[in-house]
Amino acid sequence: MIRIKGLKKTFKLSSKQMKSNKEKTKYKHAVNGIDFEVKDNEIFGLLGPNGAGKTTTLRCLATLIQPSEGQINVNGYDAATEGEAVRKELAFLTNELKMDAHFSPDYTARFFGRLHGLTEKKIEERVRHLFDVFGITPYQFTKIGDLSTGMKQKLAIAVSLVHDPNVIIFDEPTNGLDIITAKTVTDYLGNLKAQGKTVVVSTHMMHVAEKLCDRVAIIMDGRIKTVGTLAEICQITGTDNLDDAFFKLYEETYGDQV
Ligand SMILES: Nc1ncnc2c1ncn2[C@@H]1O[C@H](COP(=O)(O)OP(=O)(O)OP(=O)(O)O)[C@@H](O)[C@H]1O
Repeated sequence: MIRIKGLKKTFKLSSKQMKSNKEKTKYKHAVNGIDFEVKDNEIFGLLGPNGAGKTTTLRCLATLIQPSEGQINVNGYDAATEGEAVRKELAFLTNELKMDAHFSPDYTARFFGRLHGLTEKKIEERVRHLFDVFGITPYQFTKIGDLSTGMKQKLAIAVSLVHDPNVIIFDEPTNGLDIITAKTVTDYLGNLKAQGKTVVVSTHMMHVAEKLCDRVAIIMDGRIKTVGTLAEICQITGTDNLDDAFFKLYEETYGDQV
């Protein structure tokens, strides 16, 4: 269970950043007062355009950065005061995790298992399971540098999940993945939900939110514009599909600055 209340994150920009981001002020309110809850057994999506504040929200949730304001609670642990307990509960997944090219998948996954303090028996069980799910077993002793991009991405995901976390946070789960790998990943997220886990994903792709998520928060300009099931979002926005709901909210937020 995740509870986020009044989350704000403001970045101080350098003059170079102000210029390249075309910002007029020194402070960027990346996230500007966000509240939401995610239950166990649920896949919750943060859907928004580029720069809306999705990654910043997820990075605060994963305790990778400190919020400027607000409270985050993960399975009863406060992210500000019990960061280590929060980190034990969760996995922050991104397809961009870098791994040492000289090591094998087997070595890398076991190394991370030990880092999480798992017993050798548990490591064996988890590595077998995850390598089977993601089709890594035939390549378990191949140097990571010699693996295909898709296989490296699947390995990054398997490694992030080695400690069997209760909460899975996934920034853009299918970005950069080929269609088969993307399906393996989304099917597995469904599987995690069925095991009672809490899953939060960010995406800017409507069909990912539509297919994968039980509830979605549409986030724009650092704020949640609406939250609910697809049916609820359509009802609130007076539309009959997520695309139309999204574009209606986009126009309301950004006007004609497309
Ligand atoms: N470290 C940082 N320093 C300055 N500005 C930042 C920083 N991180 C994010 N921002 C700005 O905050 C805003 C929100 O960024 P964020 O990455 O959270 O958006 P996003 O919804 O994940 O977008 P995308 O889909 O493009 O990844 C953007 O305007 C971004 O430029």
